[in-house]
Amino acid sequence: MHFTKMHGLGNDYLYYYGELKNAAVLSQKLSDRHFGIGSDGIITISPSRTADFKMRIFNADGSEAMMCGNGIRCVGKYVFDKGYTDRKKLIIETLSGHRELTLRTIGNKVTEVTVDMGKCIVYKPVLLATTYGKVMVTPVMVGNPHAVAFVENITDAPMDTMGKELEHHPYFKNGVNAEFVQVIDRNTIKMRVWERGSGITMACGTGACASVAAAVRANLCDKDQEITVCLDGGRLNIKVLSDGTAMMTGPAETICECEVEEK
Ligand SMILES: N[C@H](CCC[C@H](N)C(=O)O)C(=O)O
Repeated sequence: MHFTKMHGLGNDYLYYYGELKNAAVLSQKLSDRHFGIGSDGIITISPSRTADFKMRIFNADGSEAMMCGNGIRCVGKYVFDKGYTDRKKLIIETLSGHRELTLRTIGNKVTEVTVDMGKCIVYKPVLLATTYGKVMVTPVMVGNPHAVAFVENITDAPMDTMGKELEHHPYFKNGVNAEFVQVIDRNTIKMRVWERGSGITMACGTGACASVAAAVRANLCDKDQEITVCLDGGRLNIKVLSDGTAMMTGPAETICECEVEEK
């Protein structure tokens, strides 16, 4: 079974062209960083009846998610670099709807992708009780669920305690991705994330959009402006428009090709 390991700012997935009937189990197995290849999950790419291609994403715990920001940029790179298309404007079908990609290349390889991530739905902030104390979060839907908490200093963000507990907090019946955000200025934030189904990752594209949308709603950042989101794995540029649409621009990289023995 052939996989291509790719990453967006260190948020790494195993990409497979075609449908995988046992994707959930395979994601659990192959994501293991010792007994598997090591990744934050699996992403499958296949033809679509309604778009150029279709993607599905499975977290490291085998759960299927609706959307993946870093992943969809790599999907654009995958289909262009491997010759499935020569177009630089693509529509990708996801479980949370169609997303439009604009690919940028150097030579015949994609290096950077801009994605119309659709509308971010920002809800009223809510004070949640956790084992580690109360925390005010702003729920944001970016096709998948996020809980954004603003902190004074990102280096003190309680990732392994509060972040881990928020993932399965009863307030979010389907679980949630938890982001901790330090606002640097009106055009710059720092963000760390505990992802639903994968734990702490180096970056989260949908989470970066959710974080900017929450900061704009709180009047901490400016809408219609490029906001730099500084993540463990690098920087994303996010612009949230007046209608709530988030535009995300960032890199996509291929690490290696992998052959997995079918047992
Ligand atoms: N863990 C997420 C899916 C991956 C999202 C993230 N890796 C991104 O880049 O958006 C969820 O369960 O909703």
